[in-house]
Amino acid sequence: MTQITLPRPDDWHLHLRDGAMLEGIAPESARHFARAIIMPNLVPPIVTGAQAAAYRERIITVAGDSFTPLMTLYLTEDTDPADVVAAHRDGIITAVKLYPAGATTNSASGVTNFDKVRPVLDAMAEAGIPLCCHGEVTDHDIDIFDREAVFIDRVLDPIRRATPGLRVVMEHITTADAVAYVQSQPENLGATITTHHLVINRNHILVGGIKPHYYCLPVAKRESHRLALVQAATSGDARFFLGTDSAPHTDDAKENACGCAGCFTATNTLSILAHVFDAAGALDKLEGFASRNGPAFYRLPVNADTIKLEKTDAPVPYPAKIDTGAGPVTVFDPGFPLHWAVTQA
Ligand SMILES: NC(=O)N[C@@H](CC(=O)O)C(=O)O
Ligand SMILES: [Zn+2]
Ligand SMILES: [Zn+2]
Repeated sequence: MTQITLPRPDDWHLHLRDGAMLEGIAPESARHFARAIIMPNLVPPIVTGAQAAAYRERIITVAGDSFTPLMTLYLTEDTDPADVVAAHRDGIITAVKLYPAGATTNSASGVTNFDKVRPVLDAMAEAGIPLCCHGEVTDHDIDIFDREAVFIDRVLDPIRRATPGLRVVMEHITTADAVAYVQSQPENLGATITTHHLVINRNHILVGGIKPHYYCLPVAKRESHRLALVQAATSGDARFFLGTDSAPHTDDAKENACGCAGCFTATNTLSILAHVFDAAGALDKLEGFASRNGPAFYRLPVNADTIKLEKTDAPVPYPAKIDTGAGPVTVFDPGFPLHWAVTQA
């Protein structure tokens, strides 16, 4: 196959930030994607329906009408169940995001005592509002490479047993353990997989010198886990769908003695995904992963317009950096030339 036409894809996990960064990077997503689940981990975080509505307006101003931001609320121990339900009923929010306190970038206001958010989770189950999870424990005695697997046993499975009607998305899964857990559960559990976790393993970060632009959370694991992710993404199982977790940080924040976590993949994600699916002999599964499975989980229509990718002899050019008013942001380098170009979007 040398060309493929898909319903316009959506990104079910995206960081757009705010201010000059938002202005600089929003077009990178709006060019190819119709909708995205917008992460609420601003500083300070988006915790109320009113804040989500205002943030949505700021995004639409920059990204234009053809891109629909699907907003989320950042779950804290003080979140008011009534505000969540009202924001969802009024069409302001699509989901709620759980960050274990301290797990990742801008997560200080996240949850420590999961019993305290039980009333919110119960109200969400009742109203059919999905919970998106950053699935890592933060206990100091748990090795960073084990934090996702331990989260499933200690946090996620107990939450889902306590509130069985809750619809949950395990975000940016990185392990064979997460793949197996999702496969073992009913349809009310889904998982997003990022572009970069389909491409890199932990050697890419650490061998031959530390590569700050490959550092993200959850951190990439060993190769067997990456292969499990590729298998899940290309399997056709509708519980797995694209959430790029494209997470821009300026180069000075990444190339730093204490570098920020996050890979910026919005610009070249579709070319990379086509490469990965082509290499796996599964180009026919890209449509499900990028365009159909996410809407099915979120109970939204598949986009009516289309996007076309074509295989090219010459490598597809893309900028090494996006210059934003906040500073330059390095675009994820998959480490191989890309030969799938988006030719109609
Ligand atoms: N993925 C990351 O490494 N970073 C994200 C936060 C997140 O999604 O955990 C960010 O906001 O920069
Ligand atoms: Zn996260
Ligand atoms: Zn993220």
